[in-house]
Amino acid sequence: MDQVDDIPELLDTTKPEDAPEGLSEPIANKESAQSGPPRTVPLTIICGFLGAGKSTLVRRILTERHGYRIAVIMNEFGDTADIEAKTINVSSPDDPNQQTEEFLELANGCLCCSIKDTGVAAIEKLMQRKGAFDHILLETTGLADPGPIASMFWQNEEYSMGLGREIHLDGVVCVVDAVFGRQQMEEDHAADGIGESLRQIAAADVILLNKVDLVSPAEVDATEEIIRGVNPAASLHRTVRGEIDLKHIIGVDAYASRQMLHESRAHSKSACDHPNDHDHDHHDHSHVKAPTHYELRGISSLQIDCPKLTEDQMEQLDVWIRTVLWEKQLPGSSGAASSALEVLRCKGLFVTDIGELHVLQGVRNLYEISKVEKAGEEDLGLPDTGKLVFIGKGLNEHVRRSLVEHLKIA
Ligand SMILES: Nc1nc2c(ncn2[C@@H]2O[C@H](COP(=O)(O)OP(=O)(O)OP(=O)(O)O)[C@@H](O)[C@H]2O)c(=O)[nH]1
Repeated sequence: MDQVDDIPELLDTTKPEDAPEGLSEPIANKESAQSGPPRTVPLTIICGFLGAGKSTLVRRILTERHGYRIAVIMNEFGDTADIEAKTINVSSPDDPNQQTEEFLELANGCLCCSIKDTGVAAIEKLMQRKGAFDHILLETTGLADPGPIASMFWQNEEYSMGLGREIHLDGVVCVVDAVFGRQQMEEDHAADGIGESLRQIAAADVILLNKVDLVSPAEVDATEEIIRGVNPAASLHRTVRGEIDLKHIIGVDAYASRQMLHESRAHSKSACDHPNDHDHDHHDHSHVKAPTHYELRGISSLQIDCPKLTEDQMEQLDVWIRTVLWEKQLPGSSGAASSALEVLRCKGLFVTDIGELHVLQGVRNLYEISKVEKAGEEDLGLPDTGKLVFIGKGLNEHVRRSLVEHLKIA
């Protein structure tokens, strides 16, 4: 079968009647309840160190009955041959001049697509099957830096005129190896300063610290501390063989403004309610206190608390961020302090003196500051102070001082 026309009907995609109770609501059901224009399909990027457990996670998603209809784009099917599936399209696999796509229709309603070319071409092909899935997972290779991929799918004008009309970036999930992750991070290096394993962590919205069954709780804690230092803004879960409720990695809407508020509340949790159960602990470990400034092998992170801001200060904040991200300059600082500056990811939450809440999201030099609208009667429960998190290069005390002086905050 080598023609697109030959593709058989895909599976019925509603949640299986015998799906176990207690599963989080599949995306399809959530969306069908909403009226209005058709929504774009969310896309999640899965990255992670070589051998960390990406394929294991993906294999679970493709085989378990979870009620979600997910299209998974893998670099190669590899050892997924054991997956109960029907191949629905193979195009010239023996001809190296032709790109090869292969689609597998899985028993649980998911769709699997193998790529050997760039992700975008595969996604364009995949979108021809629109309606057969509610979510796209893009698995990257172990050495890939997800940053450029994420920025392509987020806020890219050229892209937004094409594929961006149909899909949007939901989040970046990074799988970290609990056995070798710490060593990989500590030994990571690259000619341009930041190695790939640290870039992957920097770009992540959700981090799975996997294989925690193979190391001592103390080792897991030590690795977690480093991850938290590098990326204080991501949610972190400990996993064994990628076992995690999919609601933590799918449909997280990491780039939406309200989500940032929820994350901020989760991060302010200070206590752990199961201190002795760290072996098979799958919950969010964002309570591990992150340092305000952290440096490791060329990468740095910086957290700055912000008091309530006036309208003028909000405008100045926009000017400051634009100058830092677009011109790579620190307002009010010498060129020397600015020269090493590179922001890979930034997130922020700001409270104004008239009770508004604004959220900053940034990937590399792209950013957006948006006001969080109240949804219905829900009380936003405004935090007292705001926070800004930067991850990248050269993020040190000069950066903090520049912002504080520019906004005239104490
Ligand atoms: N004990 C244990 N083994 C695991 C766990 N997760 C994955 N593995 C094993 O670790 C090995 C590597 O897992 P993969 O899922 O292939 O890792 P990957 O990230 O896809 O690897 P690459 O594609 O090479 O980057 C496999 O043998 C898995 O069975 C875990 O939580 N615990």
